[in-house]
Amino acid sequence: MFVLGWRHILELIVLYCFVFYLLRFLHGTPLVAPLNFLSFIFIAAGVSNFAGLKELNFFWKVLLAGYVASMLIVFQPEIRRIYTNRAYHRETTPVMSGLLFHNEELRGKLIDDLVITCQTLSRKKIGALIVLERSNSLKDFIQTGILIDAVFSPELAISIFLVESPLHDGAIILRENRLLAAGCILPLAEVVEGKKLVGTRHRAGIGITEQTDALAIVVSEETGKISLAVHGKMAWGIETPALKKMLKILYRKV
Ligand SMILES: Nc1ncnc2c1ncn2[C@@H]1O[C@H](COP(=O)(O)OP(=O)(O)OP(=O)(O)O)[C@@H](O)[C@H]1O
Repeated sequence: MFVLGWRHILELIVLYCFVFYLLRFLHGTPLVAPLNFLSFIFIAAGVSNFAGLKELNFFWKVLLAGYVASMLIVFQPEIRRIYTNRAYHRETTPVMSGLLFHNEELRGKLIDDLVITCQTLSRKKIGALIVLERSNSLKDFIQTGILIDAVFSPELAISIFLVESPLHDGAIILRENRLLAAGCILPLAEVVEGKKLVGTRHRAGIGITEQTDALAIVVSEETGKISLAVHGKMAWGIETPALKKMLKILYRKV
């Protein structure tokens, strides 16, 4: 008969702490869901081992090995980023420290300015990609562009996206009402739900929201349509009143 000894208790505590800190470390990354499933296989393997079900235990072990191997292949880019500390940041941004838009007036003004910017860009069919930082730091993406760190204004943003501007390619990144950088390179979404032919500007807009909790506004150069991405999903072709409403709801502390 199986007797629960202090060694088992110690092992369980160590295992619990390991899983707890691993999940906390990976919180906010796409690796959390597969890791939950991995924990399930792990527990199932443990139970069948204790129950002495050798064949079932073998099955779970094979499944576990196969699942880990496929995770390493499928999530290679995410794992590399975590190891090189490139994307899923724990550092405190103004949003995390509760400072983002402690001033409601500032938030309202920025949202109005963003809507004016998009309206103008859309009317003139100037392509644009505007990323709004929330809890996850976008430091590493900011570093791919040219640092600006100026107060956001429609005039500044529009002049950046004019085709003649050397900074018009890539994204601008905002933190609160400051335009931190322009010409930033973002990760591209590989799969876009419900659409086959999606250009790189829109893919980059979706991509950054898959990997972080940022918001991305895209203005299409081809159609002038405005779209808003959050959590890897895109609201396509929205009118400016809808954009304003969505920003009022989404661009706040998360
Ligand atoms: N990885 C990236 N990060 C940021 N911006 C990018 C990235 N890749 C492409 N872009 C931007 O997208 C532009 C090309 O857009 P493209 O026409 O391929 O996309 P689109 O989604 O069809 O947009 P549009 O409707 O405006 O044509 C580039 O000039 C560049 O500014």
